[in-house]
Amino acid sequence: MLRIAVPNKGSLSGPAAEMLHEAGYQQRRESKELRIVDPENEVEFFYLRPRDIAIYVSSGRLDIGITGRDLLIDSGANAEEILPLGFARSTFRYAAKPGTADGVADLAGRTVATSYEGIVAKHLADHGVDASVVHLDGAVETAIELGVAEVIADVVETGTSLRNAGLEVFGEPIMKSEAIVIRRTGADAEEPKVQQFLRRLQGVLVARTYVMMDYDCRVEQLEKAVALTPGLESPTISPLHNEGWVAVRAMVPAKDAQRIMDDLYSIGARAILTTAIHACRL
Ligand SMILES: Nc1ncnc2c1ncn2[C@@H]1O[C@H](COP(=O)(O)OP(=O)(O)OP(=O)(O)O)[C@@H](O)[C@H]1O
Ligand SMILES: O=P(O)(O)OC[C@H]1O[C@H](OP(=O)(O)OP(=O)(O)O)[C@H](O)[C@@H]1O
Ligand SMILES: [Mg+2]
Repeated sequence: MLRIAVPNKGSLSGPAAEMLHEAGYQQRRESKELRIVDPENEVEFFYLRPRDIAIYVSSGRLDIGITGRDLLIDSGANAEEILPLGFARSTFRYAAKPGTADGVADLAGRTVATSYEGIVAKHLADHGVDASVVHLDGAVETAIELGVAEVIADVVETGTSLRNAGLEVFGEPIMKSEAIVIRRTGADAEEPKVQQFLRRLQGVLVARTYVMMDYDCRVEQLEKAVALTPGLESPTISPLHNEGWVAVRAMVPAKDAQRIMDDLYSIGARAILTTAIHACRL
């Protein structure tokens, strides 16, 4: 039975459960459940604090986990990223009252408040900057107003929390994060159950980012049309009853679908349809 750690709270928990559900796995029915077994898929899910997941996975007691890239790096645990999942995207940045600092070099001798001490201490050390780091559990933006620190380092998504606190980011982003799948560093990469789990999640990612496109076009335009819709391997071309015409079928990135439909139309393609992909294995 594959043992998988899933975030039980916070920004990662809802989207992680949704993705697992879309991948065909049973998920807990109420938020107090700590573990569930999905016998049909031979998987056991453990609902854990996002911050603790890398530690459990690095111990080898759980096979894989879903967490944030920033949480993995902050933990310093002996675990590695094996698949990015595309949700809970954020950047990790320094921020302060406008005019306080322009870059990491200005932090020497100052105090930085953060919930991610591991990331900040390493970033300061990598830049040879000697600053103090104060650990806070959350609502870090308030630390400056209350005089606990002059600078914060925190997760930024829309920037609303910083604006509300009258703060501005400065310097280069410290890192970019998103939800990821992790396993113990050096664990068997070929383990079939792990591979099957990853294929299912990849199927969800593809189904979310691609659509299927079908259209008819004249044989003379086929090369141009195929250049617009190269598909993943290569498009399927089928003959039509009308000689001189073919039907083409290919997967295209959902975000480009409208532009591709316009371009196909302008080279003479007709009956252009897109349909959603619900699941797939590549
Ligand atoms: N506003 C946000 N947008 C996107 N990702 C976020 C946001 N806030 C936190 N994260 C991501 O969520 C993970 C942290 O999860 P965690 O549950 O510890 O904190 P949280 O989502 O802020 O929840 P809470 O503070 O309510 O406990 C990190 O990977 C972080 O990058
Ligand atoms: O850029 P934004 O869209 O505002 O998002 C970023 C904020 O979201 C998270 O806070 P959360 O609400 O989880 O509170 P916390 O600081 O107590 O963790 C994070 O810690 C930032 O404060
Ligand atoms: Mg938070």
